[in-house]
Amino acid sequence: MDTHDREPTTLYDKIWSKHVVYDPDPADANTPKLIYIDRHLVHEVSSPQAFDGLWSANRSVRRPDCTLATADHNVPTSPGRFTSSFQTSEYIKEPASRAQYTALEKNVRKSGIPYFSLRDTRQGIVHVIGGEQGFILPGAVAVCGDSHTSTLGAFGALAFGIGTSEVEHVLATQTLRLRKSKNMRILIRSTHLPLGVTSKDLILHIIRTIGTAGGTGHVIEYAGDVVKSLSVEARMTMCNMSIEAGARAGLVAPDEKTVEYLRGRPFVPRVEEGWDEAVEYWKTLRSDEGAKWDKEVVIDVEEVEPTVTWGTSPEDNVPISGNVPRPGDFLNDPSKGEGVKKTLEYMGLKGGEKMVDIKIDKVFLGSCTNSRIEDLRTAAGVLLALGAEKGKVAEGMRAMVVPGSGIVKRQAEAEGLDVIFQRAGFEWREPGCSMCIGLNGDQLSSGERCASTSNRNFKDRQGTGGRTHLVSPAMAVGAAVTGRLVDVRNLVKLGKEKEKEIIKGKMGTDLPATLFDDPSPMPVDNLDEEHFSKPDDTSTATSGSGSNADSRRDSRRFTSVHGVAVPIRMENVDTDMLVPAPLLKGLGKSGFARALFNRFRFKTNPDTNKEEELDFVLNREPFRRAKIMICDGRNFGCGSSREHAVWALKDFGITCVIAPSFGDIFFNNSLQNGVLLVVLPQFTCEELATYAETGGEMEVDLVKEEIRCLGQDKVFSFKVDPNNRDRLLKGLDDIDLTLSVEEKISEYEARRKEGWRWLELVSRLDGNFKKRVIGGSMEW
Ligand SMILES: CC(C)[C@H](C(=O)O)[C@@H](O)C(=O)O
Ligand code: SF4
Repeated sequence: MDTHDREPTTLYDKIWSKHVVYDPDPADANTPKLIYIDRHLVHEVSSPQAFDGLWSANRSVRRPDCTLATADHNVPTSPGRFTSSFQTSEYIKEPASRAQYTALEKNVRKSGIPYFSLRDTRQGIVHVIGGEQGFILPGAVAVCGDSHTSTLGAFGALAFGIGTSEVEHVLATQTLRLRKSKNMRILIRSTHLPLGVTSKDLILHIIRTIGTAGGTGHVIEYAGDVVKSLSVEARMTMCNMSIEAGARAGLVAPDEKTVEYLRGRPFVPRVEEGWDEAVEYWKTLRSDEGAKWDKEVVIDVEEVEPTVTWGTSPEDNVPISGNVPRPGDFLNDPSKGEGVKKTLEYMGLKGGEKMVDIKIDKVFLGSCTNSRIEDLRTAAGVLLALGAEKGKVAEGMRAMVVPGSGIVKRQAEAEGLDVIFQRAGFEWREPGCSMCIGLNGDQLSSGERCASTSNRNFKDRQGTGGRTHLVSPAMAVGAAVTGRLVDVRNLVKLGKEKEKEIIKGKMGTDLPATLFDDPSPMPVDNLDEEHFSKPDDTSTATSGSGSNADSRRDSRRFTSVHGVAVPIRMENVDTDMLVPAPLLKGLGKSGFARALFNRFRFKTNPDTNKEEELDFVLNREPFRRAKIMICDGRNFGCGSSREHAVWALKDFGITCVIAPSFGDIFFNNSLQNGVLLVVLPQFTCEELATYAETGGEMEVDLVKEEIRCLGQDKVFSFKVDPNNRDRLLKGLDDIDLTLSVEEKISEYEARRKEGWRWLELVSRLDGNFKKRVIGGSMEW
């Protein structure tokens, strides 16, 4: 494949252009292109409906060898995975979680996709294992039905989250129909981070600076000497939270650190499989001098302190030396002030309070943001620096460490970190998403306050009424031992020294060669047959994914809608608000009407409580029968990739949403399901929302691209991208469209095999990785 580009281009441009399988309209950069997907990670929450769709259309998985599956969101983190009497039904007690887990096992077995079950040491959070296994390589395009796939951009890959319909598309075709995002660069000035400041603090600071919609529509490249100075794992933490900055993906150009990190990992090519060629190619992966950026932001690192959130959006953060803002600080933006007031009520905080005065009840050290070995070393180093007496979890505090994968856990245990944590009073758990999202029951109780190393502090995210403060691992330890938020900068320095001692003393600083050897046996061969013979009765599987082409087309078609419009007067309506996590556990696409805005519509626990919150607009007449939703705040549908948010809107009866801007993944998910999204300027949305409040009816006509408010002469025009308009009017199925050019995919695959043979060789799951030494030293 040609590596010489004519004019200066960005890293993203380069990766993109090398993956175009088919371009239906080369003259128009805006039309969707068919893009090859090199790597596909799959987990249990976002895949059941995709497999269901695949099977019901009699299709198979095109490239099981380029796909890797594991279960992470629903799995308990309690001990007991590796006992001889293990039974899935005993270990995963919660029926809906078990149903998703067993559905995944059934689907990987049927498709032949490599899979790490929870009895495999290699299991872990999908974004952690993607890097750890060397499954994601520089220059590759990688996807997963999960928003934090952006984590893997740290390897110089184009890695991004997709919805369930797109998961089905990738399973069936190994491609996606994509419109190119814009290029954004975040240049971080200076040479290194100030002492005690980590990449977690830096990314929180960036999100505060650019806002949670700052990267919308863009792929962010992080650049500058500071980024080069960061370890690959620290880069993963930054790229992870690109989605919290609204971006489609975040990436860092690969360098010698990337290559050293990858060397020897299980899925990485061996010398005879093209390692040297691969490295030669990776060296070309950088943005050219003079490349054009659609947006550029410069960050001065001297200003960054350990950073902590105070509110319910990742942008609600301040330096640890700062104070909780007061609603009155936003006099020039009264609606923001009102929002801050509500947030502070939820968070149980007073405006003006010092951050260091905030008391903490629980500490969660884990998640795809900060659960890798370096995170655990830093945290253990801080504990050691505090000494045996002070380095103890505060009285009444519950603190847990949930390693990102079984390999991280194993490595930490080999280094003695588990002993350090447990001696200090931390719980030492099995890997999984755990309290980041609380799907497995690891949750906060109402009113509990948590210092969490995760990435989302949304209302109710870690448990109904739970209060989350996002922090770095070092800050999490500070909170655990003092019982409040605390500035740990001085301790980090001492901790770093201790950390070096631990590692040297135990096993040397290199990646232990034996780490990946002799994992526990692959369970695909000895699965509990009970899963397959007796389908779990909690399964809500329906034929929603379509039993025939006509009904599929009808469910995707949109021409016009006429009816009541419900006004939603909020900014940053994230998909956790649209459908809370506990309601993601179904196996079908229907039955989500109650899930929509569930935590706003129903009191307390969404699983059990039926009592309506009568103040909430969707519970008032005539909005109970709304067909259109009008939001006058930016960034509707940001956050998680859960397509359930769109299924819930549809099930409720809403097929059109109007807002000033939308989250990228939500936008695509809506299109896939025949839900029209109309983008209009904020003042127009405000005008429409004010009209909607009167209960008046409205018509949204996609044919004429017009909105008419009944009884008013005024007509509002809008524009939908012609391609999307055509798809919606005709109810076109992307998979059918793609399969009609199947020969282009085969041609691309043949070229890829020829030019990038190192990308082909990923089928190495013989269950017993041997120590492999790759190449000699490399000239960069
Ligand atoms: C369940 C999954 C679709 C979701 C995501 O896309 O992010 C989850 O990982 C989350 O963090 O909310
Ligand atoms: S953000 Fe949390 S729930 Fe989502 S993948 Fe990461 S660890 Fe899992």
